[in-house]
Amino acid sequence: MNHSQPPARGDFILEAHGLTKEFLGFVAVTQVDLKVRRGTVHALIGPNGAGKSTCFNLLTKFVQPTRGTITFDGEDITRMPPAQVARKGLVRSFQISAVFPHLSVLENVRVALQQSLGSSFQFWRRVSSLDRLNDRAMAFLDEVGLVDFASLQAAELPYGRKRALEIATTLALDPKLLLLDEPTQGMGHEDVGMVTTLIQRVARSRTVLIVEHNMAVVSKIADTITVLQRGQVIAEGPYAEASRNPLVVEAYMGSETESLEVAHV
Ligand SMILES: Nc1ncnc2c1ncn2[C@@H]1O[C@H](COP(=O)(O)OP(=O)(O)OP(=O)(O)O)[C@@H](O)[C@H]1O
Repeated sequence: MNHSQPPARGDFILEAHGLTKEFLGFVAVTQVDLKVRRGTVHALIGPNGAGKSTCFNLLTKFVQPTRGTITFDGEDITRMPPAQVARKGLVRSFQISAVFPHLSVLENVRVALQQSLGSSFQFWRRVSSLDRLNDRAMAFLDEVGLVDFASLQAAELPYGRKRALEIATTLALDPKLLLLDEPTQGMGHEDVGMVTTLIQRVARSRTVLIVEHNMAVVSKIADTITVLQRGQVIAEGPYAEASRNPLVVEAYMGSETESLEVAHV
């Protein structure tokens, strides 16, 4: 894949209109409109069961919408299979970038790079070309802070660093839009901070759509948030604005109110 010279196709790289998903009569997502602006971090948030995962799966084509349309980089992808949209540059972390536990950290990124180069990899077979491949892989490791871990077996990485490696292998696939599904899930405080910083760094030159429960993380990294409740969009805008929307405050009443307040500090 080579997305180094994408054609300019408007401000929004991803657009969904009237996205609806029904499961056996139960409507999980209703009439969702969403626009992800190029060069921004866009977060999809909402209380438990709001429809975030369903929405994410719809946008990455893992789930087919009952109604609605999805446009990626100017092209209608509504009926396209997930592998095809991934090749077009809409790449979900962990989608086609599985981490191989018995390979080294560097080898894992190299495999992703070779996958991304596809048939053109034949041209990389000469030793000097393999060196260049290693250099490129090291550059991705550098971006996610894993240079010192390059020769370690992936299985031996601490949990938070594994997530960093998953992100590095995804970056090696040269995504036009990087999709992250709860990247800090199950992490302790220290790892959350590390992964937050890492996402901020990779987002400097990329567009990111993220589903994330941790509001402190969202408040730090998101340019725009879309808040879902019962499958519908109840607010959208910059975090500081949308998170203070009375509908959003009400939606988060109870267990998560605290985290929303903490994130305002
Ligand atoms: N395959 C399915 N079949 C039936 N109902 C489903 C299916 N997937 C999701 N749902 C329902 O759709 C609603 C939205 O679920 P979804 O997982 O998208 O929400 P969420 O916001 O990601 O929740 P959480 O924060 O708890 O992960 C829920 O009521 C869920 O039970």
